[in-house]
Amino acid sequence: MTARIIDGVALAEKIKEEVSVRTAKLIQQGIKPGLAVILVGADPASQVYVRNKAAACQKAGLHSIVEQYGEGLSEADLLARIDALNNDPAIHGILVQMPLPKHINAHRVIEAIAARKDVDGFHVSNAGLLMTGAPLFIPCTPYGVMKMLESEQVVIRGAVAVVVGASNTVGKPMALLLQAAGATVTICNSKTRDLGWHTRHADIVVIATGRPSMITGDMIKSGAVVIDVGINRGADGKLCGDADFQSVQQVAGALSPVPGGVGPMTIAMLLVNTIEAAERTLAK
Ligand SMILES: Nc1nc(=O)c2c([nH]1)NC[C@@H]1CN(c3ccc(C(=O)N[C@@H](CCC(=O)O)C(=O)O)cc3)C=[N+]21
Repeated sequence: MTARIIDGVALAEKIKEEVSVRTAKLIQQGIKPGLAVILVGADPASQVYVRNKAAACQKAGLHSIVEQYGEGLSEADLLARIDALNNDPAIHGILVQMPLPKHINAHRVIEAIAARKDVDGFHVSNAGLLMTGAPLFIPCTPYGVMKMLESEQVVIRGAVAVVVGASNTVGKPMALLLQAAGATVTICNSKTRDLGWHTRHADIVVIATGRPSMITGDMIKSGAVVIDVGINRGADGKLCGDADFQSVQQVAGALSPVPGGVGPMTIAMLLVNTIEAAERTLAK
């Protein structure tokens, strides 16, 4: 078998077109949806993502600002900026690019963002709302993965799903979303004993460990759907995921590539969350 390659770029384009339509409607009603992205430090990969986010906003007609600060920015100064953006009516979504420098407490920073503007869905109150089945913002990456599964018409109800990686940003919300959709979910991690035993039983495997070639074809059930959330930069400078593409492709029924899979979907869902935040201000 050769896996279908799930085209995240094409699906993201479709979603961003829908965002453009909703943006135009909002603008007619006097609201220009606005996203603020804060970047602290000069990590080159972060700069690329932030630039991609800003470009996607511009293209969809959203107002976007990028605030870039040096590595030495104090936590107090960052919290003061967040406070200002919380109170800025032109800004509906706030994203603080992770990771932050060591001297800044990321948890405190996330909690400082107003939950109604937390388009990443990282705030504890948004995590709690997702866990209890009444989400306000679904974290962009797992939200994008659900859209990819939907577009592939993957049956989630009754399926066995394995999520490899248990981060607050991807693995944990991913598991909750799959579970809410009716899957039986196992959360594994890079230390799981006999990881292949778990993944070989899965109809759906989502990998988010940050370790290249962590999952190989022999660990995948024939016909399973494999979603690769990893982004690793090889010594050759090329991006690769956490799955060994060559071997998984020969066994899986569908596989998301890196690049061109989950990454573009993450950005599309960020725009969806921002537009939803803006639409909510109208409803009141
Ligand atoms: N508060 C916060 N929210 C985030 O959503 C967040 C974050 N911090 N920190 C970093 C990660 C990573 N992330 C990506 C988004 C898009 C691509 C993406 O578009 N990737 C392209 C390739 C881009 C390239 O060429 O480097 C692709 O996979 O095809 C990748 C990674 C969002 N993150």
